[in-house]
Amino acid sequence: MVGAGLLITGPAASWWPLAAEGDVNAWFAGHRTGPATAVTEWLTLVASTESIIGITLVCVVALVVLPRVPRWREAVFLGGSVAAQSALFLFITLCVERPRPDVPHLDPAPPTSSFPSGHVGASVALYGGLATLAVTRLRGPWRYAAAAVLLVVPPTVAFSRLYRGMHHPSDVVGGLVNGACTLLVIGYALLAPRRRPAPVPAGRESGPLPLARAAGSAVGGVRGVRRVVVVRHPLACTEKLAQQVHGVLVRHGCTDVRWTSTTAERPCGDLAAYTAAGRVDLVVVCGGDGTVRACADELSGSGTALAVVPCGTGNLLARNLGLPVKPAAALDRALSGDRVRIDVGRVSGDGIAPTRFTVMAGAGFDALMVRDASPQLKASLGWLAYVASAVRHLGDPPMRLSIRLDTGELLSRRARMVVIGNVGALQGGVPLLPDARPDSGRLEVVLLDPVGAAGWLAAAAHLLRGMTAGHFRRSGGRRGRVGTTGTVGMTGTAGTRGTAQAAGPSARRLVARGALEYFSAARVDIRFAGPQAREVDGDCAVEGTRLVAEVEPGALLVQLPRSRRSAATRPSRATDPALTGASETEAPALRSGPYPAPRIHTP
Ligand SMILES: Nc1ncnc2c1ncn2[C@@H]1O[C@H](COP(=O)(O)OP(=O)(O)OP(=O)(O)O)[C@@H](O)[C@H]1O
Repeated sequence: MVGAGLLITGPAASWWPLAAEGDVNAWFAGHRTGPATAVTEWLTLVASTESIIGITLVCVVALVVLPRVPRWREAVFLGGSVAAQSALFLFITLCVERPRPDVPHLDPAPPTSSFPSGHVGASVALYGGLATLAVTRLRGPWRYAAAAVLLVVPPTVAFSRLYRGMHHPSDVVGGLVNGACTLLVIGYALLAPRRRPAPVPAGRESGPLPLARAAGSAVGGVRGVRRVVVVRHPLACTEKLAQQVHGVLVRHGCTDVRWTSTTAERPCGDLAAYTAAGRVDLVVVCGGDGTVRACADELSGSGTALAVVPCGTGNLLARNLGLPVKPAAALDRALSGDRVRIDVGRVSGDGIAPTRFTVMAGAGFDALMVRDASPQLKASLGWLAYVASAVRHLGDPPMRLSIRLDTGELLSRRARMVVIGNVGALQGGVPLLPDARPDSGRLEVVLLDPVGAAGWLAAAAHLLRGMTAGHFRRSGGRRGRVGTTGTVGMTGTAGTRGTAQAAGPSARRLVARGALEYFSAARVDIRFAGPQAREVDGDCAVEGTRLVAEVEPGALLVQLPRSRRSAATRPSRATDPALTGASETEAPALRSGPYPAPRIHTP
């Protein structure tokens, strides 16, 4: 670009068509009209420095902060493209000196060189970036219409800069090239699909699955499993996917397979009837977090394992457990892996009959966003439906609440959102609850109470830092590693429960200028001053004034891909007193149940 600028202002200045550029500017200046001048003033405004910075910030913050929405790659892509384009623009204008066109200017002329056009470059980076995200990250045919509207902006800005006498034609071309090249490079680096490594054959260490193997699974995989029940959410799991699931099951030797479909009233279909009849070895859940939650509620405390085929909108449990994103691949890997025990939360409240959750339960902003997301928009837009819903609640007043952690004192707080989590990562690995892990025997709690724009930005920056660092801070200063397929919040060894307990309920953390406050407890009892929207694993519950959640350590058997470090080769914390510091006589109540004893959870 610098070379092109030096050429345009040097030897090539007298060549056609550069030599005719002055005539083009003079033609525009000679054909100005009142309405056209007003329109071009608006067009210039949409690409002004203030507009570009403001719109970029709003989009980046929305992509990062909104619960269930976050897309850090997309946020970095958009913010990075705009920033990189600006840096390049400034560098080029330092190297190339070109006076503005010799016609009356309708805007104040900044002291930068006329080559290239900053307005045009910035509008390509921002509006072109948004169009890229619309086409590549949204669903439904309308995304092309949205992209087309966004892509109209840069050429119209280019026209307005010519009309207003601010740039030569080659300047606006330079701006277009500058913005487009920046988008291409950053888009390729961040958004282009990466080739995945070939699946590792069963029996080898492959995945980032760090939980200890459960009792009764001395041999990995599901050979020997007799009866499988597949619970299928028909709206989330297409016929084609159902066939793929069937194929994967057959490949893994599961021949006695029964299918049951969910309905709005029966979110796990006929699963209860199958389990009551006995002889169910494995339940395969094809759906989102809501369907998994309903099945987990049914299976918790039993010896029947659950395998997740993530095909909902959020699929947060699958993401947190490090399952592949592709549903059939997730099942394939899981069936080649191990059975592990994970915690579930038991939640209740006024109007919420006791039930279990595997991901998060919450109230306030998060619940309102879930409640008001239109099902039609979810079907066509995916996660963006939550953005539309969230925007409506950004200005809602905060809730007044009191919270009791275990048997601790009652704490009074103000918050826009409270989330109690068994796992902690949102989409894109955003660590909403950085200390949460599904085998900790604890629940983590976060209160969000940002004050003004600075508070929102501080919260966003905090979450972004945690995400880009790729590490989760442990309550005792330990760090967990983010797994290669997105496992978050779990370390390569089993159980940090002792660490969390040592910290105790009083171990609370205030970060991001007080916008985020974290707690940890085995039991959380929250009372709201007035009725609040509540949600459990992404399904909304009736408004109410109470939310009580208690952890059930190791209550759910889950079939997961094999861990990077084979569980068979490492000592189990639960069975090795040297690791647990616990004696067999201190075994948890779950051990007396009719299913295999939890191996990683000790009191
Ligand atoms: N056949 C059906 N028709 C309509 N609603 C259904 C049907 N089956 C289940 N549901 C409802 O769907 C919800 C569960 O959906 P699920 O959470 O699995 O998918 P999702 O909302 O797209 O995904 P996620 O929770 O991962 O964002 C429950 O509220 C359940 O009542």
